[in-house]
Amino acid sequence: MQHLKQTKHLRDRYSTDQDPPPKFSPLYHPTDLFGILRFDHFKTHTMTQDTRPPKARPSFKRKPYKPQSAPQHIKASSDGHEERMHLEDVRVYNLAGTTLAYQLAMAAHIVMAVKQGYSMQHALTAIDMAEGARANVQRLCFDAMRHWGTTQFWIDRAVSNPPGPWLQALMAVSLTQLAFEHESEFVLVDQAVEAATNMKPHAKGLVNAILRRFLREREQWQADALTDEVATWNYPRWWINAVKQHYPDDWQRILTVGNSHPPMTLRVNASRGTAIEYIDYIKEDELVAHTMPALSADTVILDKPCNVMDLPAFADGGVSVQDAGAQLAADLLDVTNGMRVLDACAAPGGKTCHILERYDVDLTAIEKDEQRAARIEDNLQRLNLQANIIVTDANNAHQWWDRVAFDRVLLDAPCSASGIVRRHPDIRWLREANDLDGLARQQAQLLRTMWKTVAVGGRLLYCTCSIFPEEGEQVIQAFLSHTANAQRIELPQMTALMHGTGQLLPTATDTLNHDGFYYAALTKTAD
Ligand SMILES: C[S@@+](CC[C@H](N)C(=O)[O-])C[C@H]1O[C@@H](n2cnc3c(N)ncnc32)[C@H](O)[C@@H]1O
Repeated sequence: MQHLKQTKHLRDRYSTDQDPPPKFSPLYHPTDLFGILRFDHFKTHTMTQDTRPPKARPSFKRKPYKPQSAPQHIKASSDGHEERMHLEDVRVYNLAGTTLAYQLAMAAHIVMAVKQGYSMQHALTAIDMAEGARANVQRLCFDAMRHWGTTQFWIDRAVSNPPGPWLQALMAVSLTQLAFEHESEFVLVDQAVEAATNMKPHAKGLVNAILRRFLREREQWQADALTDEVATWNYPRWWINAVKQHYPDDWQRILTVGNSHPPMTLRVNASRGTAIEYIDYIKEDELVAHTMPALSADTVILDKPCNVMDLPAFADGGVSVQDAGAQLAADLLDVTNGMRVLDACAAPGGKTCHILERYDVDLTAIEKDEQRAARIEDNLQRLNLQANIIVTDANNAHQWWDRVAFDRVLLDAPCSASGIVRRHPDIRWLREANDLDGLARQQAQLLRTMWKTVAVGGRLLYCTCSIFPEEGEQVIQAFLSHTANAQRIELPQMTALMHGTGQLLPTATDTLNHDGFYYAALTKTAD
């Protein structure tokens, strides 16, 4: 009885009954791991007023959604002029959105966009498609990225004249399903040929021939793929070599975790209840979940992922979607109420919101990308949290900083995102080896600038979602070697989790399931 009462009480706290119907933010998409719905009332957070003169702060203004600028590194075709896709113009005509043919055709467009350098998340959001098709198109694309090395190897060998990019993408998406996802062979081949007939009628025979040949020679094709490292591991060669070099004993495990399907990991809003209470609460919805106390007290992992929209208490901000490794930041920053906190690279606001859910602090969130910054605001509004959002390059401290030092600074620096490939399987195909040098320079620059804003005795937490030491330990070692007033703080919470200093490698066991991150905490010993 007591238990029921408690559950009822908790359900009331999580209830959406009296709330207005949730409204999608223009920037939100259910596939966005950090996106949450806008919601109007939750709790009131008392914040210290920002006393800076308004002129000193670049204004923050919401803008309607427009696609990001086109990627920098479009690969040229043989004649040197690959036509860049206009994602807004992509359509699949003459096929119903409910058919697999439509979904394969659409997935091929998205895979082709990734080949041109667009992030898959961006392509999925920017391309207009039949709403009912979206979930399956997304699944087809994610699967294709996880097997891209293998399918490219097969296509290169089987087709003497390289097919155009859309056809190649259609073959890759279809071969992935035939080889790895156990789609009905008859339906798959039929629908792939239908998609080709609709988009590139001259090539329907080729698509039919390649897929049927795979079915006849499957064992041989699979054995052949094992002779090639890229086809076996499904990462670019430079990436495989880098992981081998840095983690000679763990490289196969790391690459395997990166190819696995990630769990649906939640962050329970600490101001609303505990992780245990939430697990109890969702039993009524027949959802089973477990905690992950080694990472964060707020972490809950669902045994089976569900549609984010069906997640109890998601709409009214009782829970958010965030990897367990990312949730460590709020602990490692060592915040207490009343502090002045800076989140220097804040969008989409996952860590900002986690800090504010737990602590009553004066938080400044800086983000240089205006479109991404709008998502911080969306998340804060929905959770009824407050922060001072400044849209600017954090390196321009002379413009945005009022010279009042921060007790805590979180620098979640832009990085290769090599630690989160299981959630974004396109990342490996978008990065190039020499990206790491440029990223390390940006990280060092941001670290130097942010260091100026830390109070004496205060703490800066540096983190990246990378597994490459060039973006983690090497950045910190170089900084410590020429910064006399910086001292490293031990992170006992990390001791059992780390590989080397500060490196959290991606792991997928029952008791530890998280992405790859790097964390280092520094304190300022003198001005
Ligand atoms: C790793 S993401 C931050 C994720 C965020 N902390 C969270 O937990 O949701 C890095 C962010 O830094 C932003 N960024 C990169 N360089 C920046 C700069 N110089 N100044 C401000 N923001 C920057 C990027 O646009 C990106 O949104």
